Parts: sequence; C-alpha cells; structure tokens
Amino acid sequence: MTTGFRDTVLASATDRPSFCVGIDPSTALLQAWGLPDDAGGALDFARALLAASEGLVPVVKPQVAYFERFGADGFAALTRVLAEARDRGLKVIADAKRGDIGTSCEAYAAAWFGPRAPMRADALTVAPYLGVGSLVPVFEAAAADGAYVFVVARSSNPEGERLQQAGAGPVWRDVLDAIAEWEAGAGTPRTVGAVVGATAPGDLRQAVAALPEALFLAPGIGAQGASAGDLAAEGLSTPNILLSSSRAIARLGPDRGALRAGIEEALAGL
Ligand SMILES: O=c1ccn([C@@H]2O[C@H](COP(=O)(O)O)[C@@H](O)[C@H]2O)c(=O)[nH]1
Repeated sequence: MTTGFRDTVLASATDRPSFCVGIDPSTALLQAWGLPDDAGGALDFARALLAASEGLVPVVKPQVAYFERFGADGFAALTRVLAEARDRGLKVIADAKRGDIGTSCEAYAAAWFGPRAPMRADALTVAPYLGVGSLVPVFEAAAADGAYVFVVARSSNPEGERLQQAGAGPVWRDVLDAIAEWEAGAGTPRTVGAVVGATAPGDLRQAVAALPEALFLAPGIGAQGASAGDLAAEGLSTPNILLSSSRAIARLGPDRGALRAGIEEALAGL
C-alpha cells in the first residue's frame, strides 16, 4: 500500500517546514525557457521540474490554471504530469481552487480523487465561499483515497485580506473552525487542512495552533516576498507547514543542475 499524502509530507522533514515545488507554466516562463506557449511547452516545462524535484522534495504543485488555458490539450498534458510525477515517487497537489454546491462538488471529487479519476491527484486545493460544508463530498472522496484537501483560509495575496479578515471571527478563522468540526466528526479524520499564505506568518502561527493535526499549504515564498526567515521568526519550524515556491525556482531553469541547486538552496534555508 502506498503512503498517504499527509504521512508522506510529515515524514519529509523533522525540525523544519516541508517544501514543495510549484509548476506554473506561464507565458513568461515558457518564453524564458525557450519553449512554445502551448500544451506541449507546458508539458516539457513540467517534466523538467519533475526531474529536478525527484529525490529532493516530497511534493510538487502544478497550478491547474496554466494547463486549463490550453483546453483539452492542456488537461491531457496535466494528466501526463500527474502520472509521471507518480512514477518519480512525487506526490502532487492539484492547485485548482475548486468549490461549488455539494452536488457539483461530488463531480469535482470524481475528477480528482479515486482509482477511476481521470486526473487522480494526491491533494487538491478548494475554495470555501459556498460554505465549508458544501465541500464535504470532496473531503469524503479524499479520505477514501488516502488523499488530502487544502481549503483556502487566508490566502497569500493582499486582495484576499478584505474578505478573509472580515467579521469578528474573522472569516478565515471561521473556515478553520469548520475544518476542525469536520475532522472531529469524520470517520476518517486527518484529511483536511488549509491554505494560509507564508506572507502572513502571524496568522499562520495562529492557524497551526488552532489545528495542530492539520497540514498547511503556505505559498508566497520567493516571488511574493515571503522568506523562510519570516517563518522562523514566528517559531514555525514543523513539517506540517508545507511551503511552496513556483516562480523563484522556475526562473533558474531550464538547466536541470541549476534547478536542483535552487531547490537545494531553498531547502538549506529552511
Ligand atoms: O494563497 C494562495 C494560494 C495559492 N497560490 C498559488 O501558489 C503559486 C504561487 O506562485 P509563486 O510563483 O511561488 O508566487 C501560484 O500557483 C498561486 O496561484 C498562491 O500564490 N497563494
């Protein structure tokens, strides 16, 4: 039996955050790498990052939007990336930010989780604006598949603050409370964690204290200005914090040695 997503992440480090390489084949990066801005270029870009990541990090995170922009060809490329990551022993977070009413969430769950899923992933990001309860079909499908779900609570971008910090709760804390309730009541807990940006280290510290068993996907390292030092200053040095970095790594490519050196340098700084 293969190890589940959560256990793989927690086993990847001891006294530091864990780390994942983002795969964001944007027009700008494909151009910088001398690749065509199409699904084939996105696949070559992703393959280079998979090769560079193998054996160094436990997880990669393709941003689905950069594949989706190429339509059916893009989804075919992403499907290959998922399979090839698995062949290289890498777990994959599909960063898709899905969310809808419960019945439609069942369909999203069928797309990403379970042996019959066309784009079977090890973890998925979801957006809770329709209510954390509406995401339960995704949680259940992930639990049955040894997979994991990251609910966006406190995103890394400045535009998120107005909505997420609203109310006495505030809203992002309420999202964490709803996750805690589901985990407490679920037959198969330890399936749901949250996205909390590394750009908000104080809030990340609160989130880890509120949900100590959960994993936290923390984007924002590098291109968005957050650093490992910001997290260390908040005492955030446990592997349940999964830092992710996309552009800051990819900008070092396409040379495999340069990419690996960049990943190793990022790991050394944690
Ligand atoms: O709060 C969030 C949630 C997701 N993201 C995604 O992570 C990467 C960040 O890319 P960088 O180049 O490392 O800045 C990107 O795919 C975002 O869509 C996020 O940034 N913040």
